[in-house]
Amino acid sequence: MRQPLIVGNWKMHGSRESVAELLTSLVTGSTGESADVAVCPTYVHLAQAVSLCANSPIAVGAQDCSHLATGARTGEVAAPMIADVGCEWVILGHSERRAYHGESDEAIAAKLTAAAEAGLKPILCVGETREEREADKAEDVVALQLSGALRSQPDLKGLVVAYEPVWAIGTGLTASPEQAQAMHAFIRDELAALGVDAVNTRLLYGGSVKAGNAAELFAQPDIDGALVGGAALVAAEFQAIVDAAT
Ligand SMILES: O=C[C@H](O)COP(=O)(O)O
Repeated sequence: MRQPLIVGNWKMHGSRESVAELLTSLVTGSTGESADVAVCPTYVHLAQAVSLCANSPIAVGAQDCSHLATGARTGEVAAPMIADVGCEWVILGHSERRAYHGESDEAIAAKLTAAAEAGLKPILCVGETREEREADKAEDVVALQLSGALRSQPDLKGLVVAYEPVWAIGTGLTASPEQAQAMHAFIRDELAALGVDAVNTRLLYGGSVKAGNAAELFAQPDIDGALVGGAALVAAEFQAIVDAAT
């Protein structure tokens, strides 16, 4: 039995004031739901978020980490630092990092290793662009992303994979439940072929998830929750998505 998981990726949004408001609402409104819940603010808001979520069921994660060890690496944040401030999760390989920072599957594999060594649970993001889907290459792209990141380390503790079709992120376009289910089933098969404990690995869907479409996505047998962007910045909307998963 895979416990549902809902993760809010706040991307590059937030101020001390908005973080306090949003988390106070979420912590107050949380009803001890049977889904696991996490929020991933920017690095600069992690410690504040950990403090606000203390003694609540909401965990905190980062949106990235360095593959490098602590040291003279200006601008980097090492995985053990993220664990040290009280984070449980880290998102890796998000398409925005692949696109804007040129992150390769090799770099993402190294970040997965660093995260695991620091005791963080990684959320590995994969997904195809619109052009790749239209060229009927979606499965090939996702298979390469999975094998590039995991073939040398199939036994990462707490691994979660998020399928996020790039064409559905922040666009209001959502993969249909059937499209999402088909890709999730494919991902589960690919994970098994790589030697990952696929049956027990949670697979999240991401891409314009909202309160209004969450339930039909979560009804699919291989969709175990969501990685939520824009809707995670509105407490009532995010809580409704959590409620849809429970
Ligand atoms: O990490 C979250 C995804 O990029 C989805 O973002 P979105 O819900 O704003 O489409």
